[in-house]
Amino acid sequence: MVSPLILINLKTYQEGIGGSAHRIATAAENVAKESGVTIGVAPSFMDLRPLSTHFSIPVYAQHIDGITPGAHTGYILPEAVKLAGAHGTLINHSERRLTLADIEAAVAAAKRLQLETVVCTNNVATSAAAAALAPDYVAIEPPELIGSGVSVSKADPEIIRRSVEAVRGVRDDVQVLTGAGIQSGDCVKIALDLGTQGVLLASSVVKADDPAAVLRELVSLL
Ligand SMILES: O=C[C@H](O)COP(=O)(O)O
Repeated sequence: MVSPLILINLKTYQEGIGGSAHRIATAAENVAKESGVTIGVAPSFMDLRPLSTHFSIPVYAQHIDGITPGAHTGYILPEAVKLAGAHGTLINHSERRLTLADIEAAVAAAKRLQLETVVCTNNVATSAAAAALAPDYVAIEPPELIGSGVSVSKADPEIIRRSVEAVRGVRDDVQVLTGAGIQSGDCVKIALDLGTQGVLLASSVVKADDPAAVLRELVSLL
């Protein structure tokens, strides 16, 4: 059985580079050590290298483009993310949507570099489609609940259950995460009881005065 994953997406909540990412990563590393739960962070690209150097928790990119080195201006090169020390990457987050062809290319590039892949999806059908690309994780997040403070685990457990079923129907080696409004140990426990392997979250930890306290609550029922 794979250990549950709590993946914190720092999005662009931080003002300036370094400070708040370092604060959240410190909290994540401390709570991961205390609890034995795997806690990862997905900072801005500029923070990948400092975090991967200073912390032992897994660090994820928020996006990659399915390109190879060459003439691509303004793209995120998977090789650069790997060199910056990333353990894995989000792909197709709701706030960074891609076409199916782009998702396939990004997953292929990540696999080539042995970057763990977390493909985000917005409904049951896209979860099944994403699973067919054989990422490590599919992360189902109803867009209307993202950043809402209303937990997907409580407001829409059915989408989690049906996504797990849809992914399992395509491949049994793809793990499922869920996210949107996750804020308590209860939310995490419900998500795991519905067959997921963990949660993808942002605001409850990133906007907290005491991120370590929120993380301790999140892992409290595991
Ligand atoms: O990547 C994280 C998700 O979009 C969830 O964000 P949230 O926890 O602020 O709802």
